[in-house]
Amino acid sequence: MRPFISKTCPLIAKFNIATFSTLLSQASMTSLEAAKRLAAYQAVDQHIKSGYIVGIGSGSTVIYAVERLAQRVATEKVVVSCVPTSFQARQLVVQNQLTLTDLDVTPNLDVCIDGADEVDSNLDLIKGGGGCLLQEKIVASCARKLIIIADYTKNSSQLGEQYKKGIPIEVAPMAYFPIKTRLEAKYQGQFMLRMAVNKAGPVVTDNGNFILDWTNFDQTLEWKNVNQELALIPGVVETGLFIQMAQEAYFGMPNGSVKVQKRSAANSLPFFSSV
Ligand SMILES: O=C[C@H](O)[C@H](O)[C@H](O)COP(=O)(O)O
Repeated sequence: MRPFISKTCPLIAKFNIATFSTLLSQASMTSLEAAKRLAAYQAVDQHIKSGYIVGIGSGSTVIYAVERLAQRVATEKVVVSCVPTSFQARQLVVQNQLTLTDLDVTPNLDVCIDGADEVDSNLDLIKGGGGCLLQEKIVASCARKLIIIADYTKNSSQLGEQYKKGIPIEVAPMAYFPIKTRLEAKYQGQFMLRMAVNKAGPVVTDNGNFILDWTNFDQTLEWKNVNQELALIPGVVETGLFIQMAQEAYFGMPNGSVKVQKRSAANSLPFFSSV
């Protein structure tokens, strides 16, 4: 198909070429990527205002949130400063020429926008599929609001229903084996040391730690208690269980709509408390 190009009106020509390339890029996107982008764009439009300090989460969905934020900075002259949650997030902020800050300079964030591996009906989350859980949880705990962006495959009624890669637990390297042994004696399931791809040995996080992925767990566990139990084990640095932290989740749906799930105020932990 040849795009219509007007010789008499350069504006029409420009519009048609721009519209055509947008349509082309949307058509070539998978429905999953389109769903991530829908959710990210809507969340950024609804939750980020000029003057905000914004936590930038990690993962593939957050790429679209940063893309939208950069568009708003360019077109609406929105002024924001961004606190990244990983090396990847920092790169995204820098590459999109957004203002970079950190928790030393700006410890109180207005909002944190992040992805998730699974979201249950209480808005409790599994995070850390990309290994970035520790800094994500720290940054989210400094924000007034944690807003989750995801595609429709992340929307579950209970944790473990759809996401089968397990609950990540970040551990100090010297402690991984005793922790694994102890947890396998206590809980149903396996605690697998996450191995690197294209590198011999385990995945090493941005913080120099290892990750145990807890698979085949009992989905009916009381996650708030489990999270507290895990956090008390010497050598456990952080878990990928984000309990009572997220206020809203935006799910991009296959039909092009966005489903918004909200937490009631009664079911929220106080600011700066994540366990
Ligand atoms: O460690 C990774 C983070 O917790 C991500 O936010 C999570 O894995 C979701 O990533 P994605 O948006 O790529 O599904």
